[in-house]
Amino acid sequence: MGAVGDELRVGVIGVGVMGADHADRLADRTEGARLVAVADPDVARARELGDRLGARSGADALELVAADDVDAVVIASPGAAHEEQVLACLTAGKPVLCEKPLTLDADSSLRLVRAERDLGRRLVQVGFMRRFDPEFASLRESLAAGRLGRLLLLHNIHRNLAAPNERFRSEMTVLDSLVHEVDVARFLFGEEVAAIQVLSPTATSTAPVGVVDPQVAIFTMAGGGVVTNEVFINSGVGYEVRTEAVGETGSVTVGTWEGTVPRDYRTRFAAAYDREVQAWVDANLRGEVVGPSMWDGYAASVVTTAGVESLRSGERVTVQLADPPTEGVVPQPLSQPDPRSKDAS
Ligand SMILES: NC(=O)c1ccc[n+]([C@@H]2O[C@H](COP(=O)([O-])OP(=O)(O)OC[C@H]3O[C@@H](n4cnc5c(N)ncnc54)[C@H](O)[C@@H]3O)[C@@H](O)[C@H]2O)c1
Ligand SMILES: O[C@H]1[C@H](O)[C@@H](O)[C@H](O)[C@@H](O)[C@H]1O
Repeated sequence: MGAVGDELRVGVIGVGVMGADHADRLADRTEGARLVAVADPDVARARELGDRLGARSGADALELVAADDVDAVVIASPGAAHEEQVLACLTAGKPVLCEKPLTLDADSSLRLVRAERDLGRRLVQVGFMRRFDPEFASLRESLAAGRLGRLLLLHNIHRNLAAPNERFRSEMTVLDSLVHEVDVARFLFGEEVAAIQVLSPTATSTAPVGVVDPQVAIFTMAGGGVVTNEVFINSGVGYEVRTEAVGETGSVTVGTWEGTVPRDYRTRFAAAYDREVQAWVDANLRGEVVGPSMWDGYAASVVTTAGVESLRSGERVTVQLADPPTEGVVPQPLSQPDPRSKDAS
C-alpha cells in the first residue's frame, strides 16, 4: 500500500549502473528511506550489492514486488522489462519510481496509463530526473515567470562518452537517450510535441558500422515552437548535456560545465537524482505521488516511437496521442501571455 509514517521500505529492481546508484542513494543519503531488498537476474551482482548495503537479494523481480516488507519499488531494469514490473506494482498497490523510458514503445506505455487510470489513483513517478536538476528547475521557473518572454526555441545537446553496450543501436539513441530531450521540451514549453523529424548526419567512424551517430532531431511543439536536438553517443569526450532556451526577450543556457567534462550521468546529474529520489520518498510518506507522471512517460514514448519511424524514413512524422490526458497530471502550461493575442496586457 505504500507506507504513511516515518520510514519507507524500498526494494530496487535491476542493479546495473543506475539501479546500484539508486540503491546506494537510498541506503546512504535519502531521509526516511530504508533499502530492504534488491533483485536482479544477475544474482552475483545482486548479492554483492545487497551484502554491501545490508539488504536481502534475489533474482526474481516479481517476488520483490509481492514481499510484505517492501512498501515501494524503484525499477531500474532495462526498458523492455518495465511494463510487466510496473503492472505488478499497480496490482500490488505499491508506489513505483520507474526509470525512464517508461517503456520502449507507445502501445505498452498506453496500456500502463490505462491500468493506472483504472486503479483510480496515481502510483507511478517516471525517472525524468532533469526536472529535479537545480538549473533546469530554475529555467522552468524563469520561463513561467515570463522572464525570457514567450519561449520560441530550445537547442539541446546530449553527448555520451561511448555506447553503454553493443546492443545500443541507432533506435536506442531515440528511445533511451533522446527521450530525455522530449521530456525537457514538454516540461519547458508546457505543451505536447506535435511532430518529430530525425536526421542522420555523417556517422562518426568510432560508431559501429551501420549505427547512425550522431543524430539530430527536430521537434515542432503544439504551439509552433521548435526544438533542435543533437544526440551523440560515441562522442569520445564525456557526458555533456546543455540546453539553450531562446525567448522573445532573452536567452539562457543551462549545463555549461567549467573544467572537466564528467564521464557519465551519475556525476553530471548527482544532485538531480538525489532530489528526485528524496521527493519520491517524501511524497510517499505523505501518501502522495509527485513528479513526472505515467502520462508524461506515455507522451514521451509516443514521440520516441514516432522518432524511430522518422529515423528509418527520414520523413517528418506527426505525433498522435491516443487518449485525452489524465486530469491533473499533465505538465502545467506556462502561464505567459501571448503578446499577439488581443487579451494580452
Ligand atoms: N535517468 C537517467 O539518467 C538514467 C541513466 C542511465 C540509465 N537509466 C535507465 O535505467 C535503466 C537501467 O539502465 P542501466 O544503464 O542501469 O542498465 P544496466 O545494463 O547497467 O543495468 C541493467 C540491470 O538490469 C538487470 N536486468 C536485466 N533484465 C532484468 C529484468 N527483467 N528484471 C530485473 N533486472 C533485469 C541486468 O542484469 C542489469 O544488472 C534503463 O531504463 C535506463 O534507461 C536512466
Ligand atoms: O544509457 C544511457 C542512459 O539511458 C541515460 O539516461 C542517457 O542520458 C544516455 O544518453 C544513455 O546512453
